[in-house]
Amino acid sequence: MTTSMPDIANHTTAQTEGTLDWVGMSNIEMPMMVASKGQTERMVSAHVDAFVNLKEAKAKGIHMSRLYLLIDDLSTSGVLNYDSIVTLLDGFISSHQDLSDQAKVEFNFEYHLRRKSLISGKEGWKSYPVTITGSINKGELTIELAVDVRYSSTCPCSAALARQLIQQAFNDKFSQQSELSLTDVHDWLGTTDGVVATPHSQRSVAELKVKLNSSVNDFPITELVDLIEDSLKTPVQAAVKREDEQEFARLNGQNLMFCEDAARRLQHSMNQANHFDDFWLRINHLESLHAHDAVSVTTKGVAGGYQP
Ligand SMILES: Nc1nc2c(ncn2[C@@H]2O[C@H](COP(=O)(O)OP(=O)(O)OP(=O)(O)O)[C@@H](O)[C@H]2O)c(=O)[nH]1
Repeated sequence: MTTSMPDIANHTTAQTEGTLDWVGMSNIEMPMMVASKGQTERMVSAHVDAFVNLKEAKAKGIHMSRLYLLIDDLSTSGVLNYDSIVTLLDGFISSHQDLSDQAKVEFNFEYHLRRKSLISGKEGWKSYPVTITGSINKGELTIELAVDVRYSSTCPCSAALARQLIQQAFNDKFSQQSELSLTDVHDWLGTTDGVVATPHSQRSVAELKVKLNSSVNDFPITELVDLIEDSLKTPVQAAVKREDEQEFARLNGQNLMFCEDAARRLQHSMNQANHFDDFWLRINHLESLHAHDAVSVTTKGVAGGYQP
Protein backbone atom coordinates (compact mmCIF):
# COMPACT_ATOMS: atom_id res chain seq x y z
CA MET A 1 0.00 0.00 0.00
CA THR A 2 1.42 3.39 -0.94
CA THR A 3 1.11 6.28 1.47
CA SER A 4 -0.23 9.39 -0.16
CA MET A 5 1.92 12.44 0.41
CA PRO A 6 0.54 15.72 1.69
CA ASP A 7 0.17 18.25 -1.12
CA ILE A 8 0.32 21.65 0.51
CA ALA A 9 0.21 23.65 -2.73
CA ASN A 10 -3.03 21.94 -3.85
CA HIS A 11 -4.87 21.20 -0.65
CA THR A 12 -4.36 24.14 1.65
CA THR A 13 -5.23 27.77 1.31
CA ALA A 14 -3.13 30.84 1.89
CA GLN A 15 -2.61 31.94 5.51
CA THR A 16 -3.04 35.49 4.32
CA GLU A 17 -4.85 36.04 1.05
CA GLY A 18 -3.35 38.10 -1.74
CA THR A 19 -2.31 38.04 -5.37
CA LEU A 20 1.41 38.17 -6.22
CA ASP A 21 3.15 39.73 -9.21
CA TRP A 22 5.87 37.11 -9.59
CA VAL A 23 6.63 33.80 -7.89
CA GLY A 24 9.21 31.31 -9.02
CA MET A 25 12.83 30.25 -8.84
CA SER A 26 16.04 32.17 -9.29
CA ASN A 27 19.51 31.00 -10.25
CA ILE A 28 18.67 27.49 -11.48
CA GLU A 29 21.90 25.99 -12.84
CA MET A 30 21.40 24.17 -16.13
CA PRO A 31 23.30 23.45 -19.31
CA MET A 32 21.53 24.83 -22.37
CA MET A 33 22.11 24.25 -26.06
CA VAL A 34 22.06 27.74 -27.58
CA ALA A 35 21.15 28.57 -31.19
CA SER A 36 23.17 31.60 -32.20
CA LYS A 37 23.06 32.87 -35.79
CA GLY A 38 26.19 31.94 -37.74
CA GLN A 39 27.52 29.60 -35.01
CA THR A 40 27.07 25.89 -34.52
CA GLU A 41 24.67 25.10 -31.68
CA ARG A 42 26.68 25.26 -28.48
CA MET A 43 26.21 24.07 -24.90
CA VAL A 44 26.52 26.81 -22.30
CA SER A 45 26.32 26.75 -18.51
CA ALA A 46 23.23 28.84 -17.81
CA HIS A 47 21.69 30.35 -14.70
CA VAL A 48 17.93 30.50 -15.15
CA ASP A 49 15.19 32.50 -13.44
CA ALA A 50 11.60 31.30 -13.95
CA PHE A 51 8.46 33.05 -12.72
CA VAL A 52 4.68 33.11 -13.04
CA ASN A 53 2.22 35.43 -11.34
CA LEU A 54 -0.16 34.17 -8.67
CA LYS A 55 -3.55 35.63 -9.52
CA GLU A 56 -5.58 33.41 -7.21
CA ALA A 57 -5.59 35.17 -3.84
CA LYS A 58 -6.61 32.07 -1.86
CA ALA A 59 -4.20 29.58 -3.47
CA LYS A 60 -1.35 28.45 -1.22
CA GLY A 61 1.29 28.68 -3.92
CA ILE A 62 2.46 27.90 -7.42
CA HIS A 63 3.89 24.53 -8.51
CA MET A 64 7.59 25.18 -8.72
CA SER A 65 8.40 21.66 -9.89
CA ARG A 66 6.33 22.18 -13.03
CA LEU A 67 8.37 25.22 -14.04
CA TYR A 68 11.60 23.40 -13.22
CA LEU A 69 10.70 20.31 -15.24
CA LEU A 70 9.69 22.38 -18.28
CA ILE A 71 13.11 24.08 -18.24
CA ASP A 72 14.81 20.75 -17.63
CA ASP A 73 13.05 19.33 -20.68
CA LEU A 74 14.38 22.23 -22.76
CA SER A 75 17.85 21.62 -21.34
CA THR A 76 17.91 17.88 -22.08
CA SER A 77 15.91 17.65 -25.33
CA GLY A 78 15.66 21.11 -26.83
CA VAL A 79 17.56 24.09 -28.15
CA LEU A 80 17.30 27.61 -26.77
CA ASN A 81 15.93 29.82 -29.53
CA TYR A 82 13.07 32.28 -30.03
CA ASP A 83 10.41 29.61 -30.61
CA SER A 84 11.46 27.39 -27.70
CA ILE A 85 11.21 30.34 -25.29
CA VAL A 86 7.68 31.08 -26.53
CA THR A 87 6.76 27.39 -26.01
CA LEU A 88 8.35 27.44 -22.54
CA LEU A 89 6.39 30.52 -21.46
CA ASP A 90 3.15 29.01 -22.78
CA GLY A 91 3.99 25.88 -20.77
CA PHE A 92 4.54 27.91 -17.60
CA ILE A 93 1.05 29.37 -17.92
CA SER A 94 -0.79 26.25 -19.11
CA SER A 95 0.75 24.24 -16.23
CA HIS A 96 -0.74 26.78 -13.82
CA GLN A 97 -4.32 26.96 -15.01
CA ASP A 98 -6.45 29.13 -12.70
CA LEU A 99 -3.32 30.30 -10.86
CA SER A 100 -1.30 32.26 -13.43
CA ASP A 101 -1.72 34.17 -16.67
CA GLN A 102 1.72 35.81 -16.82
CA ALA A 103 5.16 34.26 -17.11
CA LYS A 104 8.79 35.26 -17.47
CA VAL A 105 12.09 33.49 -17.86
CA GLU A 106 15.69 34.70 -17.92
CA PHE A 107 18.80 32.84 -19.07
CA ASN A 108 22.23 34.17 -18.07
CA PHE A 109 25.38 32.64 -19.48
CA GLU A 110 28.82 33.34 -20.88
CA TYR A 111 29.06 32.89 -24.64
CA HIS A 112 32.53 32.31 -26.09
CA LEU A 113 33.54 33.55 -29.52
CA ARG A 114 36.80 33.20 -31.43
CA ARG A 115 38.26 36.65 -32.04
CA LYS A 116 41.13 37.54 -34.36
CA SER A 117 44.21 39.45 -33.23
CA LEU A 118 44.61 42.93 -34.71
CA ILE A 119 47.75 42.30 -36.81
CA SER A 120 49.50 39.02 -36.06
CA GLY A 121 46.90 36.66 -37.53
CA LYS A 122 46.52 34.79 -34.22
CA GLU A 123 43.15 34.20 -32.64
CA GLY A 124 41.74 33.39 -29.22
CA TRP A 125 38.56 32.98 -27.17
CA LYS A 126 36.64 35.86 -25.73
CA SER A 127 33.78 35.42 -23.34
CA TYR A 128 30.69 37.62 -23.52
CA PRO A 129 28.05 37.81 -20.78
CA VAL A 130 24.66 37.19 -22.44
CA THR A 131 21.16 37.54 -20.99
CA ILE A 132 18.10 36.26 -22.85
CA THR A 133 14.74 37.10 -21.37
CA GLY A 134 11.21 36.19 -22.35
CA SER A 135 7.94 37.26 -20.85
CA ILE A 136 4.21 37.11 -21.39
CA ASN A 137 2.86 40.07 -19.49
CA LYS A 138 -0.79 41.09 -19.85
CA GLY A 139 -0.91 38.96 -22.98
CA GLU A 140 2.08 40.69 -24.57
CA LEU A 141 5.06 38.57 -25.61
CA THR A 142 8.53 40.11 -25.28
CA ILE A 143 11.81 38.36 -26.08
CA GLU A 144 15.04 40.25 -25.51
CA LEU A 145 18.72 39.63 -26.01
CA ALA A 146 21.37 41.53 -24.05
CA VAL A 147 25.13 41.32 -24.37
CA ASP A 148 28.03 43.04 -22.60
CA VAL A 149 31.20 43.91 -24.50
CA ARG A 150 34.38 45.07 -22.77
CA TYR A 151 36.62 47.61 -24.45
CA SER A 152 39.23 50.22 -23.72
CA SER A 153 38.50 53.95 -23.76
CA THR A 154 41.11 56.70 -23.66
CA CYS A 155 40.07 60.08 -22.30
CA PRO A 156 40.17 62.87 -24.95
CA CYS A 157 40.61 65.56 -22.30
CA SER A 158 43.52 63.73 -20.72
CA ALA A 159 45.04 63.22 -24.20
CA ALA A 160 44.89 66.99 -24.91
CA LEU A 161 46.46 67.77 -21.53
CA ALA A 162 49.20 65.21 -22.13
CA ARG A 163 49.91 66.69 -25.58
CA GLN A 164 50.30 70.14 -24.00
CA LEU A 165 52.90 68.77 -21.57
CA ILE A 166 54.71 67.10 -24.47
CA GLN A 167 54.77 70.44 -26.33
CA GLN A 168 56.14 72.18 -23.24
CA ALA A 169 58.84 69.52 -22.83
CA PHE A 170 59.72 69.96 -26.52
CA ASN A 171 60.09 73.72 -26.02
CA ASP A 172 62.23 73.24 -22.90
CA LYS A 173 64.47 70.83 -24.75
CA PHE A 174 64.86 72.49 -28.14
CA SER A 175 63.86 76.18 -28.00
CA GLN A 176 67.40 77.34 -27.18
CA GLN A 177 68.92 75.47 -30.13
CA SER A 178 69.53 77.57 -33.23
CA GLU A 179 69.31 74.57 -35.54
CA LEU A 180 67.06 71.57 -35.10
CA SER A 181 68.41 68.19 -36.06
CA LEU A 182 65.76 65.77 -37.30
CA THR A 183 67.73 62.89 -35.82
CA ASP A 184 67.93 64.59 -32.40
CA VAL A 185 64.18 65.20 -32.35
CA HIS A 186 63.46 61.68 -33.58
CA ASP A 187 65.70 60.15 -30.91
CA TRP A 188 64.29 62.40 -28.18
CA LEU A 189 60.73 61.39 -29.09
CA GLY A 190 61.78 57.80 -28.46
CA THR A 191 62.66 58.53 -24.80
CA THR A 192 60.37 58.83 -21.78
CA ASP A 193 61.26 62.57 -21.72
CA GLY A 194 59.83 62.83 -25.25
CA VAL A 195 56.46 61.44 -24.18
CA VAL A 196 56.44 63.08 -20.76
CA ALA A 197 52.74 62.37 -20.08
CA THR A 198 50.30 59.68 -21.16
CA PRO A 199 46.50 60.05 -21.14
CA HIS A 200 44.54 57.77 -18.85
CA SER A 201 42.42 55.02 -20.33
CA GLN A 202 40.07 52.56 -18.76
CA ARG A 203 38.44 49.17 -19.02
CA SER A 204 34.94 49.98 -20.26
CA VAL A 205 31.74 48.00 -20.73
CA ALA A 206 29.07 48.51 -23.37
CA GLU A 207 25.75 46.93 -22.42
CA LEU A 208 23.34 46.50 -25.33
CA LYS A 209 19.81 45.09 -25.16
CA VAL A 210 17.56 44.51 -28.16
CA LYS A 211 13.95 43.47 -28.57
CA LEU A 212 13.61 40.48 -30.91
CA ASN A 213 10.72 39.37 -33.07
CA SER A 214 9.74 36.07 -34.63
CA SER A 215 11.66 36.81 -37.84
CA VAL A 216 14.85 35.79 -36.01
CA ASN A 217 14.75 32.31 -34.47
CA ASP A 218 18.50 31.97 -33.75
CA PHE A 219 19.86 34.68 -31.47
CA PRO A 220 21.98 37.34 -33.22
CA ILE A 221 24.72 37.25 -30.56
CA THR A 222 27.66 37.49 -32.98
CA GLU A 223 25.98 40.27 -34.93
CA LEU A 224 25.60 42.41 -31.80
CA VAL A 225 29.16 41.73 -30.61
CA ASP A 226 30.54 42.60 -34.07
CA LEU A 227 28.43 45.73 -34.24
CA ILE A 228 29.63 46.98 -30.85
CA GLU A 229 33.29 46.13 -31.45
CA ASP A 230 33.30 47.61 -34.97
CA SER A 231 31.71 50.82 -33.65
CA LEU A 232 33.98 51.33 -30.67
CA LYS A 233 37.19 50.04 -32.35
CA THR A 234 39.05 49.19 -29.12
CA PRO A 235 37.57 45.93 -27.76
CA VAL A 236 39.73 44.08 -25.24
CA GLN A 237 41.86 41.51 -27.03
CA ALA A 238 42.40 37.76 -26.79
CA ALA A 239 45.75 36.62 -28.25
CA VAL A 240 48.20 39.56 -28.27
CA LYS A 241 51.69 39.69 -29.80
CA ARG A 242 53.72 42.93 -29.69
CA GLU A 243 52.52 44.03 -33.13
CA ASP A 244 48.94 43.61 -31.87
CA GLU A 245 49.69 45.64 -28.76
CA GLN A 246 51.17 48.43 -30.85
CA GLU A 247 48.09 48.47 -33.09
CA PHE A 248 45.90 48.55 -29.98
CA ALA A 249 47.86 51.62 -28.77
CA ARG A 250 47.33 53.26 -32.18
CA LEU A 251 43.60 52.46 -32.17
CA ASN A 252 43.25 53.89 -28.66
CA GLY A 253 45.04 57.07 -29.76
CA GLN A 254 42.82 57.37 -32.84
CA ASN A 255 39.59 56.64 -30.99
CA LEU A 256 39.69 58.92 -27.95
CA MET A 257 36.29 58.88 -26.32
CA PHE A 258 34.19 60.13 -23.47
CA CYS A 259 31.29 57.91 -22.50
CA GLU A 260 29.07 60.27 -24.55
CA ASP A 261 31.16 59.60 -27.67
CA ALA A 262 30.94 55.84 -27.19
CA ALA A 263 27.16 55.96 -26.65
CA ARG A 264 26.64 58.10 -29.76
CA ARG A 265 28.78 55.80 -31.89
CA LEU A 266 26.78 52.79 -30.81
CA GLN A 267 23.49 54.63 -31.12
CA HIS A 268 24.44 55.58 -34.68
CA SER A 269 25.36 51.98 -35.59
CA MET A 270 22.14 50.64 -34.09
CA ASN A 271 20.06 53.23 -35.95
CA GLN A 272 21.86 52.29 -39.18
CA ALA A 273 21.23 48.58 -38.55
CA ASN A 274 17.58 49.46 -37.90
CA HIS A 275 16.21 45.89 -37.93
CA PHE A 276 15.69 45.61 -34.19
CA ASP A 277 12.27 46.63 -32.92
CA ASP A 278 13.89 48.50 -30.05
CA PHE A 279 17.25 48.90 -28.35
CA TRP A 280 18.61 50.14 -25.05
CA LEU A 281 22.27 50.74 -24.38
CA ARG A 282 24.39 51.78 -21.45
CA ILE A 283 28.04 52.75 -21.64
CA ASN A 284 30.19 52.35 -18.53
CA HIS A 285 33.67 53.83 -18.39
CA LEU A 286 35.24 52.35 -15.25
CA GLU A 287 37.35 55.42 -14.71
CA SER A 288 41.02 55.25 -13.83
CA LEU A 289 41.06 58.98 -13.00
CA HIS A 290 38.16 58.63 -10.57
CA ALA A 291 37.03 55.86 -8.27
CA HIS A 292 33.54 56.21 -9.80
CA ASP A 293 32.32 55.40 -13.32
CA ALA A 294 31.30 57.64 -16.22
CA VAL A 295 27.99 56.39 -17.65
CA SER A 296 25.69 57.23 -20.54
CA VAL A 297 22.38 55.62 -21.51
CA THR A 298 20.16 55.86 -24.55
CA THR A 299 17.42 53.99 -26.41
CA LYS A 300 15.94 53.79 -29.90
CA GLY A 301 13.23 56.17 -28.73
CA VAL A 302 10.24 54.03 -29.69
CA ALA A 303 6.94 55.31 -28.24
CA GLY A 304 6.01 52.97 -25.39
CA GLY A 305 9.35 51.18 -25.80
CA TYR A 306 12.48 51.01 -23.67
CA GLN A 307 12.92 53.77 -21.12
CA PRO A 308 16.41 55.10 -20.44
N1 LIG B 1 5.10 27.11 -4.02
C1 LIG B 1 6.25 26.95 -3.34
N2 LIG B 1 6.84 25.71 -3.33
C2 LIG B 1 8.01 25.57 -2.65
C3 LIG B 1 8.62 26.68 -1.99
N3 LIG B 1 9.77 26.27 -1.45
C4 LIG B 1 9.89 24.95 -1.73
N4 LIG B 1 8.83 24.51 -2.44
C5 LIG B 1 8.63 23.11 -2.83
O1 LIG B 1 8.52 22.85 -4.20
C6 LIG B 1 8.08 21.51 -4.30
C7 LIG B 1 7.33 21.30 -5.56
O2 LIG B 1 6.00 21.78 -5.47
P1 LIG B 1 4.92 21.27 -6.54
O3 LIG B 1 5.33 21.74 -7.90
O4 LIG B 1 3.56 21.69 -6.10
O5 LIG B 1 5.15 19.69 -6.46
P2 LIG B 1 4.17 18.49 -6.65
O6 LIG B 1 2.93 18.70 -5.83
O7 LIG B 1 4.95 17.27 -6.43
O8 LIG B 1 3.84 18.62 -8.19
P3 LIG B 1 2.39 18.59 -8.88
O9 LIG B 1 1.81 17.25 -8.60
O10 LIG B 1 2.71 18.85 -10.33
O11 LIG B 1 1.60 19.71 -8.25
C8 LIG B 1 7.26 21.22 -3.07
O12 LIG B 1 7.91 20.19 -2.36
C9 LIG B 1 7.34 22.54 -2.30
O13 LIG B 1 7.44 22.37 -0.92
C10 LIG B 1 7.96 27.94 -2.00
O14 LIG B 1 8.42 28.94 -1.43
N5 LIG B 1 6.78 28.01 -2.69
